[in-house]
Amino acid sequence: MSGVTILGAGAFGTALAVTLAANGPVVLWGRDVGWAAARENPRLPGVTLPPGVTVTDRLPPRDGHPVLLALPMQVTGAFLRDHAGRLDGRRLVACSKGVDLATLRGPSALIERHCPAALAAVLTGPSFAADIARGLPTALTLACADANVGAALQAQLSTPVLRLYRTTDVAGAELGGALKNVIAIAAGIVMGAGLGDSARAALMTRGYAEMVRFATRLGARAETLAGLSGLGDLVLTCTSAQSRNFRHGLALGRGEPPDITATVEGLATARAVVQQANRLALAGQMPVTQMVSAVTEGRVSIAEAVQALMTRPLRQE
Ligand SMILES: NC(=O)C1=CN([C@@H]2O[C@H](COP(=O)(O)OP(=O)(O)OC[C@H]3O[C@@H](n4cnc5c(N)ncnc54)[C@H](O)[C@@H]3O)[C@@H](O)[C@H]2O)C=CC1
Ligand SMILES: O=C(CO)COP(=O)(O)O
Repeated sequence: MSGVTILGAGAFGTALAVTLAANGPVVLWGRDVGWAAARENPRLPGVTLPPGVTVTDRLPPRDGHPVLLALPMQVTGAFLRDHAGRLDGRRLVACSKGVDLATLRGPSALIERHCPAALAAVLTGPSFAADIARGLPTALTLACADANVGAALQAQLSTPVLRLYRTTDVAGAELGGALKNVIAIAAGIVMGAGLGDSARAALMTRGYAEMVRFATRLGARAETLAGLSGLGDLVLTCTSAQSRNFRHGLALGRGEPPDITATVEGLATARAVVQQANRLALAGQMPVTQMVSAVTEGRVSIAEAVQALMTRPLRQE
């Protein structure tokens, strides 16, 4: 029985705690866990925490267990910086999906920056917290540059209903999870605006081309983008209203106010990716991402974005 610590008691951290309790004791830390006595997190309604999960608002002391970081992307850098003394030198598994707007880096680079002696890994792929928590079968990617550490984490974090595949391509895995959220907002906009299933398929495919273009420029392997953490998660998030990124786009497309309390990682990530694309001289090659950034920041209307995408010079696929 090997234990894990999960930092971040939102929907995803809580869902991971529920499934990982099958393998051993889980400590779930959150900054606001007033719900702990009820054993049900309002962010994951209808799910009762199993007895093997200890919920706390006191950061657990250092031990040999892996630490899963399940915080929103834009607060992860500050959290790592503030708690480096407790986290450095340990196995840290980033579970957030996004690009940090302050540094234009993904979670593994933030770990490297603030906790240079840590062993960084990434857990990502197609999975809604509610599905994992209900024990529905799910397959994810565990990425770690150190193949031996990755294999050990793969074994420790797989459960009878959570099947992990492993890769050493950390950049590919984390960029797939980050970039698909941007495309999911676009897919939601398309569906909300009534532009049709054909338009969504076109957008997902051309969005995927952008994901591969951007990630490979940053050293990712194209085949990683074709796996669970890229294409798999893109398909899930662009086709399900369970996705907060998709729902955000849906509201925009319908002309309704989006839920501004939800964690919608694609918003900041779109801005960060546009900035990074400019630095990488990829500016003209990320049109969907650029339009998501422009529409969500209110710089162009949906109609203008559609026209801009449809009237680009014709090119080879
Ligand atoms: N919900 C899902 O289905 C999945 C989520 N993820 C990823 O997991 C990450 C977290 O998402 P969720 O848990 O869904 O979000 P959530 O919105 O359910 O929860 C976010 C949690 O972070 C806490 N938090 C915010 N700022 C904080 C800070 N400065 N310090 C400490 N805690 C802070 C909040 O109190 C809240 O409990 C995101 O990057 C998301 O993309 C990944 C896969 C599935
Ligand atoms: O990453 C997810 C599914 O794999 C969750 O999607 P949302 O963050 O859009 O809800």
